Amino acid sequence: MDNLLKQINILDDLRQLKAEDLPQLAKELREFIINIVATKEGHLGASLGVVELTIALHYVFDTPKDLLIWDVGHQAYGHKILTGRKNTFESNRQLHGISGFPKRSESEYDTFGVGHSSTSISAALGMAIASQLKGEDKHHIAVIGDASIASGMAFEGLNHAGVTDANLLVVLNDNAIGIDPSVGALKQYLTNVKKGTQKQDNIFEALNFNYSGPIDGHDIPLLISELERLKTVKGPKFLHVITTKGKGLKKAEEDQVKYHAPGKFNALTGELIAKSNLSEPPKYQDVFGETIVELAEKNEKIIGITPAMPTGSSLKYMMEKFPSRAFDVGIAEQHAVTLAAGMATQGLIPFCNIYSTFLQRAYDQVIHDVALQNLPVIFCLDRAGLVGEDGATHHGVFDLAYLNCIPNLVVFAPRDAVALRNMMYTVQLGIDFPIAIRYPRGRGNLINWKQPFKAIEIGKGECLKQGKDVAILSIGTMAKNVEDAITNLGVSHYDMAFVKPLDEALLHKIFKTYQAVVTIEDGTIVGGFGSNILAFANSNGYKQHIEVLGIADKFIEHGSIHQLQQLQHLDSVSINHKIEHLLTFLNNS
Ligand SMILES: Cc1ncc(C[n+]2csc(CCOP(=O)(O)OP(=O)(O)O)c2C)c(N)n1
Ligand SMILES: CC(=O)[C@@H](O)[C@H](O)COP(=O)(O)O
Ligand SMILES: [Mg+2]
Repeated sequence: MDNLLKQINILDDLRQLKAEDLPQLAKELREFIINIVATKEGHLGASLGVVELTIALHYVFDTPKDLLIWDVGHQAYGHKILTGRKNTFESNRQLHGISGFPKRSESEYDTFGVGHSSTSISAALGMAIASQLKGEDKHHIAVIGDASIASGMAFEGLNHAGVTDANLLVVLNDNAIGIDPSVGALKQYLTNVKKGTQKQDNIFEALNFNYSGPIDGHDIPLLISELERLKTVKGPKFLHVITTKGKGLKKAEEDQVKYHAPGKFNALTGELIAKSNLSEPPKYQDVFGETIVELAEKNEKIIGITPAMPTGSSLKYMMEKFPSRAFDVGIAEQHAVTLAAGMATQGLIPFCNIYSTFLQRAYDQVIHDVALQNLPVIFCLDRAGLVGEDGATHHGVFDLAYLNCIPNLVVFAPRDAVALRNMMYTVQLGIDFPIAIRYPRGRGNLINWKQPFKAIEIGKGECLKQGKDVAILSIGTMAKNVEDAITNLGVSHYDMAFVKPLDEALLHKIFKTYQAVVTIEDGTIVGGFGSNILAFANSNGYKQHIEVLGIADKFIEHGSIHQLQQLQHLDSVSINHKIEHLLTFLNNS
């Protein structure tokens, strides 16, 4: 048989194929994804699991006229390849390459930009209502995973859709796992449905959806006939499909957590290509994960909470050691925050670990449930700053700005792994305010795990290097870039550590000493640390030259963290040039 995938450049080519050829196409598409992700990296298991579903959906529905909306979008590689991006797929997630998620500006087939989960039902319903109002005859299909449908937002969408007559099909891609195994009562319910042992009425029928399934999501003829049938059914419909995450690559099926996004691997065997980790510093997530266990051993009030990221946050170490005190609550950031608030009212010490970007989901809970009541919740915000290849949807660059304006909240960014450990130690000694501790993706510095903890004074900055003329004030791990940038420049460097409260005593000293001040943060310039320093200088009448370095007021695309830092002039070479120019300017003025 000819190579079928080779013949597909536009979707019409797919629709010309005979239905009996589609399993062969599925095989080729799977191999294509495996071969490229093996070397270029990215999300793997989810896309492998929906190869047949992807083909069937595009075969049956008239996309892009009919609107197909992927939830999260990490499973949409097959969709991208079939809809005109086969030849650019090599550039997936790389600087100036295509995005790892559906993106409206990239293709008319990408009907809705995604990356954060559980938005597909609301977005599809919005489109379906718009079609009705415009008198258009279209189908609207949301494809959502079993972990994503358990999120509050997905339920809000179902709740609304069930009282409309919108032409909406929700396809539940049930593989019983998110990044980590799915959790909660809904997971138990779906398992019972699959085993035929559920006693209760069908939840989705109870919400007025026309429910069908569960069906085998790898059986293309079955998928096609069911989708064809559902095309003729009016109103909200629900199709429950069962798939295997990682389907078609044995290793990925066997270790679905690891192969969610495995890094480089051997495309034939699936074997991971081990990175040499000889004396590599630990990842920040592991510094958090190991430290919380260490502290929890001595302090039984400590609780760990993660919304669906036990592996990514490394809270899994605590979940293994203290299962009754560490909770994976599923994709439920809002619930995670308010759960922590409730625990704090009862004297527990909740460490609520959320990726910086996903805390955006729970902004009101941070303000209304935590800060307003001044509850001592400890937010550990992982993946703060630029995260790299996940791109604009995932960069944790807004947190300093969005937390900055919340009363009572202390905002701290450790400059290294030791500072992260020491702050975690400090806060569990007892605080009477909420605190956000934000740290980046990736590795920091080598640490001596036996070094005794040292309490950190809240609101105190520190001079790291004494020089003259210019004071550089950094926040968090930008300290390292500054350190590398200024080795020969003779300027001063301060780790201000706290965005809030500012170390005003230290700032007065600095403004009385130096001709110019430069602030550096890996967060948005608008509303962040630098703007706090500008406001401080203004309200105290300091007239020094101040430069604010940080993330520009635009969405930052995908690329390696280093490439993106270069583009934002936050890498050590750019900082070095900046300070050299500033010194020249000061000397000439
Ligand atoms: C709001 C939000 N929280 C967390 C994540 C991180 N995340 C990405 S994929 C995923 C699991 C999704 O599981 P599921 O919906 O079952 O899809 P599958 O990977 O199984 O295809 C999670 C937790 C996210 N993208 N958005
Ligand atoms: C799609 C998604 O949201 C996650 O898979 C995310 O890519 C995880 O990021 P980390 O790789 O930083 O854990
Ligand atoms: Mg799943």
